Amino acid sequence: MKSLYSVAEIRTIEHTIAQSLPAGTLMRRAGEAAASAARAMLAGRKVLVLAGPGNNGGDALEVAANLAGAETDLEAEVTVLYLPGSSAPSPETARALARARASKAQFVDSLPLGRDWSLIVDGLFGIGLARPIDGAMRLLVEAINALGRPVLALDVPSGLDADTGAVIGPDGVAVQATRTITFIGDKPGLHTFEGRDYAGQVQLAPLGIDPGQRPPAGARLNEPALFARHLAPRRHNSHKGSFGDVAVIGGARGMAGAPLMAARGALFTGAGRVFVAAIEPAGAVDVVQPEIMMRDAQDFDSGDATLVIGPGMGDSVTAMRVLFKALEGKAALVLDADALNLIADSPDLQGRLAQREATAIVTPHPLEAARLLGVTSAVVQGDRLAAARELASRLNAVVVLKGSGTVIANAGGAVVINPTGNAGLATAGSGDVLAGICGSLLAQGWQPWEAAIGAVWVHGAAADRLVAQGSGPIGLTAGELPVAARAVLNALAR
Ligand SMILES: NC(=O)C1=CN([C@@H]2O[C@H](COP(=O)(O)OP(=O)(O)OC[C@H]3O[C@@H](n4cnc5c(N)ncnc54)[C@H](O)[C@@H]3O)[C@@H](O)[C@H]2O)[C@@H](O)CC1
Ligand SMILES: Nc1ncnc2c1ncn2[C@@H]1O[C@H](COP(=O)(O)OP(=O)(O)O)[C@@H](O)[C@H]1O
Ligand SMILES: [K+]
Repeated sequence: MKSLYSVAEIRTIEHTIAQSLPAGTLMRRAGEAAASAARAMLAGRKVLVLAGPGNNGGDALEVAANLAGAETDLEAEVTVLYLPGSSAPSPETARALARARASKAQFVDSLPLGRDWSLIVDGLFGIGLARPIDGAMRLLVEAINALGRPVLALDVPSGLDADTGAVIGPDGVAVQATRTITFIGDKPGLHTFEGRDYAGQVQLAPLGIDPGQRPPAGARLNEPALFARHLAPRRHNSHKGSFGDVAVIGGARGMAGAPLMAARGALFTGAGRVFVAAIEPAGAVDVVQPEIMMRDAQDFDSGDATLVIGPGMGDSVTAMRVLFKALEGKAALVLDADALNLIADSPDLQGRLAQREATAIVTPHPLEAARLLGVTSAVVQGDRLAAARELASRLNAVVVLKGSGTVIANAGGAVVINPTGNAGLATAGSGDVLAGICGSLLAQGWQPWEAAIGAVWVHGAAADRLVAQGSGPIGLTAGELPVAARAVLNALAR
């Protein structure tokens, strides 16, 4: 299980473990693990080590000592820029400083100009960053980023909030890392919002603390093991009724494509029968995908179908009526797009959703989530985990808060961050496809929680597959996702 620990949880683990280990053990181990990560990245000799005032700086000084120590056969030329704070360093950091000073590392007072660094080690700040990086330190971070050299960040890229993935700001700066080696436990902020861009590749160094010594984490990274129980191979003796019906309700005037995208998402991930019930019927058949059955939302009887409501649905009276009826009914539900905007405007509908017996899946992007919570999208993005948790608890639903590092939360407080997907998904219609996949998995009998995390994983992996084939991220279209999602899901089921 890929646990993600908050800063508070890491501090608790550190506190407990430190009592059973000789002082400075964890920092020494962090320095050793990070030095091997640095060696693995090194394609030249010149290493710049940035060491800040706290224990993150201590880790960096350990790395400098390890890379430039007499015992090493690697001829790295290590330069250390150490920026102590106004208070004395911790005893561990003081020891690391003495080790680094005794090594062959050269200490400097400012960023040396004109050197072609093979690697920069970022040990300015870790989980102790308490306020935005400003003054000379800010200029240093900007100068480092402008160099565009490989950067190994220690624990967290300096400037990034390890809990939220936000650059601590307003208008803050953070070190742009190529790779982040993170200590003791992985952290949510490295995998969502701005975190994926700043952290680069994330590597975990548990520092000898085995999982048994760590309490359960508040969040985890999505992986197929979390929904594997639903990935059974299909029985020979099955028929289309075995895999459920999905009805997508949406498609106001000018928005006919949105429900079709969702319907294709459902069809290509295995739903038995797929309908589109259009608010404004645009045609009797989808000529590209004639398997999809076209209906008029006005008089559509959805029977036992799983409903995906909202893609391109608009806010007409018909839209409102259909949504109301669905919330009243017992069908499994996925609520997306305009359905969420209508619900955001109506405390009555919110109450009905929260009181439903069958848990619905809601798939807001940050602005839709902001409307539902009555805040701005900047507030949602500033703490995506908290926003998803709060929405899940208010709506009593499984919430899929979309965007880079999609966050999935349920009313029981479980939180998962999705690692698949890429910026190719930042294109119109990709959210509709996701809603359709959610509906498809629900219709095939998956539980709402697993349907949501499974759909998000498959949807992102489909985009990754397309990028690997050269069909993105630039110019990837939502219409390509269903076929790729089919390949991903079949590979998982095999
Ligand atoms: N948790 C643990 O058990 C371990 C922690 N280690 C390292 O220790 C780090 C945490 O150390 P600290 O708690 O000392 O925190 P940091 O080293 O992240 O930073 C705290 C220091 O920076 C100052 N500071 C905070 N924000 C600032 C700002 N914007 N401008 C200027 N100064 C600022 C604080 O006053 C303090 O001196 C971890 O990220 C990790 O790298 C490792 O040694 C391994 C073990
Ligand atoms: N930069 C990105 N990285 C990863 N996933 C992304 C990114 N941008 C968008 N996505 C994903 O693409 C989908 C977009 O959905 P949405 O915002 O509803 O758009 P639309 O309604 O136009 O389809 C979501 O699944 C979202 O998580
Ligand atoms: K750092």
